[in-house]
Amino acid sequence: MSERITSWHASPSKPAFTPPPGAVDAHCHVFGPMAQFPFSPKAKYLPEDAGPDKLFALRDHLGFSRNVIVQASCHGTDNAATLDAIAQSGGKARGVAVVDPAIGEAELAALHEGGIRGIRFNFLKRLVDNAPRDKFLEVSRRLPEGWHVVIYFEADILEELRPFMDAIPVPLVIDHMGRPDVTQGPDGADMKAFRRLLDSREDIWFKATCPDRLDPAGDPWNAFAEAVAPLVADYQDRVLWGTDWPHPNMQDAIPDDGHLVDMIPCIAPTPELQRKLLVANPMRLYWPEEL
Ligand SMILES: O=C(O)/C=C(\CC(=O)C(=O)O)C(=O)O
Repeated sequence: MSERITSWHASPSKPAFTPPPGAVDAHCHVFGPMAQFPFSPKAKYLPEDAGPDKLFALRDHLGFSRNVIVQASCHGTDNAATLDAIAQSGGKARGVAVVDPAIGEAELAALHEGGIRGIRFNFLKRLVDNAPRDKFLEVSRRLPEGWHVVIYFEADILEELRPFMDAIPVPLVIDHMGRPDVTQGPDGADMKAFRRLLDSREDIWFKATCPDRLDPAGDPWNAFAEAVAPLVADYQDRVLWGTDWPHPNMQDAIPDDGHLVDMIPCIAPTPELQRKLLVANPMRLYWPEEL
């Protein structure tokens, strides 16, 4: 792997939708800068630099106030780039780390001090070499107070992961709704299975994110809106939203971030739903001390 990839829009449009004051982009990443924060030798993609300066400029351009920065697989379990971005945000960012499950208490405490509030377990084979459930479970039992676990998986392994997820003793946040086939519609098999998961525990949250990854028809992502809007309405107190910038691995279908923001009223049509999705819910998970 030698060629570095650009997966984000060079000049995203200004959205027509204005997010409510205090809106949180609750799923985004930073890449590098590589000279300061080298990528993992196990990285499955090698991106161009997309550091905090670019991320915070996009936040302001889109009308958002805060970010939740999720450690991307290209940085492995070295969270230095994520922590640096959080430190540079002036309190406007918090994060989700990826850790070696053997991590010690002192290191977990240092991550908390650096603004981390959860850890991510990634089950996508194209992104990680292995995902040891027994070790993930063990570390999930000794997280700092108030933390949660973020899980990224595809719809075809949802059922198989159920016993693992059931055993996690802290709140769960499911990335991109577990990647349902949105072309099946709101009552399709994938959405039904995902609803069963949400109904099994009240502390399972999800991100209504990534129309660009989930809707093969592309922008304006109508199938995504049709399938996801009922889910947002029915589980409105545990849904989050994020840009997914800089859109890892999306170099062949780079979304316009302004258009992604303009999807928000399509999945959350009322001001009350928008306030929950963009402010109230992410604040409860990431800045609870401010409530
Ligand atoms: O950014 C995302 O949420 C999705 C990713 C990348 C990713 O998760 C990672 O690199 O850690 C994907 O589907 O390639």
